[in-house]
Amino acid sequence: MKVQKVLLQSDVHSKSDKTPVTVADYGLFSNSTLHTLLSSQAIVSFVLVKELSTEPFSLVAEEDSGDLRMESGQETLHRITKLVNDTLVIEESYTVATLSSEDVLYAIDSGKSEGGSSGRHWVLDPIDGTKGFLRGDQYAIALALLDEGRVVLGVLACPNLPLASIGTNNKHSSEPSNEKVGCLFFAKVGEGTFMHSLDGSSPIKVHVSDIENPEEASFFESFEAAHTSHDLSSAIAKVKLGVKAPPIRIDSQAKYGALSRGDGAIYLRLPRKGYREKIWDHAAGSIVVTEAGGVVTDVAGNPLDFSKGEHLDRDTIIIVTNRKLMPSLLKAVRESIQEKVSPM
Ligand SMILES: Nc1ncnc2c1ncn2[C@@H]1O[C@H](COP(=O)(O)O)[C@@H](OP(=O)(O)O)[C@H]1O
Ligand SMILES: [Mg+2]
Ligand SMILES: [Mg+2]
Ligand SMILES: [Mg+2]
Repeated sequence: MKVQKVLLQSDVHSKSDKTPVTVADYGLFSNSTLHTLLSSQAIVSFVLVKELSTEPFSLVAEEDSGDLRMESGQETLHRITKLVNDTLVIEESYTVATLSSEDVLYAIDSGKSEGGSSGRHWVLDPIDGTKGFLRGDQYAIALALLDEGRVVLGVLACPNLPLASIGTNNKHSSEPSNEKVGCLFFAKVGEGTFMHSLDGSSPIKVHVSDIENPEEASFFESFEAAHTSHDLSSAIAKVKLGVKAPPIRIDSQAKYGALSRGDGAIYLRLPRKGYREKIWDHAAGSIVVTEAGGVVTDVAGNPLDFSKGEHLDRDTIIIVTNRKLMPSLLKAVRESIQEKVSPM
């Protein structure tokens, strides 16, 4: 949050589309982003190892230390080490000793497990929605626990997500947006999904929307058109289902969080051909939604399979909604895909 604030105050955002303006700005942006995601991975990994010292530890995480071990990476490593220590200072129980650069490298590279169908594996996306982070929009820190290939626990921190609904039905765009932001969702298998503010309000139980009529539903999708087909989702939602509201396009698993509390009723992810989704992009989000009463499936109607290592199957379409809307949504997705493949 600190780095994003500095980034946004650095005045390198172009006014109109919130993207960096010059080549030098891109340098600043990608460096700051690298610091943030590696620091986040180091902190979460360090804390997990410390808390779970009595059991075997396996972590599947998105990032690795990469060039940090080389001569050219020393300045970056130094800054990341400082960022990690400055952050851990806030949490008194972890300030026993200052972490060295070696400790930080070790923590980052503890995330090298491949996961799989046996035993327990933690799954971490230290910054999900990197593009959103850069733009000053939505991003998430997503942590899940797999047990025998099944997600049994999920935590989703969404530092920029308003505590109030972001659904199109509840939004009055003319009102100034001085809403409070920063939500944390957590779900444990069989125990429901809870949300509290990042600064620590008491948790409230959340539920997915109970909308039955698709015309009243609003739907989420990726902000980035490279991550999902906006055309296909609009064909499905508007044409097949009669959804009236425009799509809510936001980055990261904040979509799962928002859906779990009923801000919108549908989330569609239609990746381009050949793409294999990573488990850390969906593990935490999926249990947050299912424990809130929702359903997360592929196009065959099966739950996502997190037991095959780092990836889901190639060409996995992800469909998220409540139980009542799922049958008509599945039908609409299948029909639209059919029509796309074999146009009349
Ligand atoms: N071509 C592609 N298709 C689908 N997802 C992609 C993609 N390229 C990258 N992604 C993933 O989409 C994630 C962001 O999802 P969303 O679009 O919902 O914000 C990225 O997570 P990271 O930002 O953690 O790398 C990345 O893993
Ligand atoms: Mg991600
Ligand atoms: Mg990431
Ligand atoms: Mg990434």
